[in-house]
Amino acid sequence: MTALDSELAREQAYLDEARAQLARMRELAESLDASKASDAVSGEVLGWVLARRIASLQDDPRTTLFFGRIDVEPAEGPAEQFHIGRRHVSDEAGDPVVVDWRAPISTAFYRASPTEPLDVVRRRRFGVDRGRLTALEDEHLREPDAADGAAGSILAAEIERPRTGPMRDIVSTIQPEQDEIVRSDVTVSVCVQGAPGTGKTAVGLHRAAWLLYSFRDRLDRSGVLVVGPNRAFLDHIGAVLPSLGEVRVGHATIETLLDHGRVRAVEPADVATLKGDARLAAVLRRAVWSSLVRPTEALVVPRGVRKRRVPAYEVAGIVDELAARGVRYAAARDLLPQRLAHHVLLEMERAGDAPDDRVQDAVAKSAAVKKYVASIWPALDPQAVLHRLWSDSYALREAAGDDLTADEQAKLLWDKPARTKGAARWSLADMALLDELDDLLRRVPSLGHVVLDEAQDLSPMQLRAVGRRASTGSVTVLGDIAQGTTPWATASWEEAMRHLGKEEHDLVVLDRGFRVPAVVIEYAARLLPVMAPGLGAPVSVRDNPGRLELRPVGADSLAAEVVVAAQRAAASPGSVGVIVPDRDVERLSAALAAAGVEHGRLDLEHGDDEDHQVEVVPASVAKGLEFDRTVVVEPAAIAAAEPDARTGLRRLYVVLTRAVSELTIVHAEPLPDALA
Ligand SMILES: Nc1ncnc2c1ncn2[C@@H]1O[C@H](COP(=O)(O)OP(=O)(O)OP(=O)(O)O)[C@@H](O)[C@H]1O
Repeated sequence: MTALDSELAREQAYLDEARAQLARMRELAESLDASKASDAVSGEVLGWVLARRIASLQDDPRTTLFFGRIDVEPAEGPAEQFHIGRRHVSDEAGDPVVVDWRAPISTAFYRASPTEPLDVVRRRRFGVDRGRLTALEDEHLREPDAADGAAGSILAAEIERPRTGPMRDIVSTIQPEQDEIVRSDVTVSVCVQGAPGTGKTAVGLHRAAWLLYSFRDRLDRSGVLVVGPNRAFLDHIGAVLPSLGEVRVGHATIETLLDHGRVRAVEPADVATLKGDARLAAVLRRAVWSSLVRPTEALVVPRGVRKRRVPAYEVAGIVDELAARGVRYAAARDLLPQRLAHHVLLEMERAGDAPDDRVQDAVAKSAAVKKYVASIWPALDPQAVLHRLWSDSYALREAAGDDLTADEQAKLLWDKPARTKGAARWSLADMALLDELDDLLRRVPSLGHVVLDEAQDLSPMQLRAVGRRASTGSVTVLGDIAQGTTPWATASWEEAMRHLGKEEHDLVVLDRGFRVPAVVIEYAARLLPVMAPGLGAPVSVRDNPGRLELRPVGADSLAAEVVVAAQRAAASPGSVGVIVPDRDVERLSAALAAAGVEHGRLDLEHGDDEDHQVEVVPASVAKGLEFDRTVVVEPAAIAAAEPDARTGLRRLYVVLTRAVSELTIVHAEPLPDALA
């Protein structure tokens, strides 16, 4: 037995002991009896807490309880060892056997470096296979030859481990620059610009888990939300937080978040871009507040045989005061009846009556006051306001002020106005405007934290909509300007963060590439100078350079060659993505089926599952996904499907950067010049 073997055996024994301690903790929790609580309600709450605790103490035999260890030798105090894992385990005495990766002590595991050892003398990482320790890798941080920032073989093995199904967590190998983002304080909004595969999504999800652990009470109440581009993407990432023990995080797409009606219209890019412009916020604000009608007649309230009056100028004063208070339109309207009733009361007192609060209530609820309020402060709903703006050129001109040119107004008006708001054919861009209106009427409640992925694709109005859901909380914004594929994609993070209402933020650039191997990233990076000048390619951290193969073929044999490439890619374990121009999905899927290549088909609504090794992926759905090996079909057609050349090349860049190990390009048309 080598020294390494015996060390591994010792660690395995420690793991067995940790498992026994976890079982003990679980048995203890199971033995507690919720029915002993003092009353039924506390019993129910206690029962619920216990059930959650027992569930959290389940041992998953497929993983280990720890993936790393640090040996710490502080200048003062005793030397100690800590095993780091996905959850905390303690012994009978309450001493830690395994510490949670999110606990403050674990920071050193992720951040210690030879230049800043943080009292760590040794960092150990474990290789794991089906719940057993199979390898260990030690870094001695005080030794002069310890390299800074090197990607060890366990990191490489972790990345290259064949994948099927959804994305995995990266707790065992979070890198120092990633850890700094993960552990940013709950009050700090962070914006991460990172090239493909630099771990943005992984970092955002781990940040959510860390925040929930570190600020549990606060965030349990206010909530944490992850926003991603589409359902397929959410399916891809959906297992990460549950695997970290966090099931309380909501996941949404922009469509599900801004669900103010059915999207039934697709509009030209220039109209959608204009509707997404931040100037629309001022237009909508004006449309809402200009609904107020200057009172010209007194409020008259019959009380018995008398009539009480509040003169118009006095009502105007009340209205002005409410409108100036910064309260939302509908919320201020709710206050108006009591304000008016109060003035009626004052008038009664002046006349010698002695009315009490009940009289004020009765007046506020009277038909006369209701009718009067409706005449000067009309009730609004978002759909009615937007329906009017898009149908009525006069209303739009009034609301537009100096913010929109006549041409722009003409562009926004419907050619054939819907007769009623119910019949309106709303577009996706309208949803963000309806959300803005909703918030102008009544404040949309804020969550504690929002993680926004692929943020570069959102319009200013969509960013505002996400931002208002974090108005009193913070955000983690993840994206890559070079992967912006919407006509309204953001060109600057400063600007995007301003639309989100987070001018104060930390901007971090991630540039070490984990997913994409060197030959593939270098090839894809040829597109950068053309479609995102100024942005650099990531530097691949992987020793394995990967494999890139170009297969020019005749147009007649394209489908057959795609089948061959897919079969070859599927010959070894791991996921395969056949990424094709959207128009070719049917045809190529049929060719694969005819050749007996079993596969799934992704679309915006359906993500990868564990049922299929091979997935056919429309180019428009590939963003954010990854596969061990990809076959990319007809790059020129993928680029040509977009409305302009720049967006086409950006789409292609996204598609070319989905591979973890191998990229095969099959094409009959010449490749775009930028790739040649
Ligand atoms: N520290 C790490 N250890 C192990 N794997 C990592 C690490 N960081 C990132 N990865 C892996 O690299 C891959 C890419 O990560 P991720 O999807 O988060 O990148 P991204 O920056 O969001 O990419 P894209 O912009 O292409 O969507 C994932 O498989 C992720 O698990």
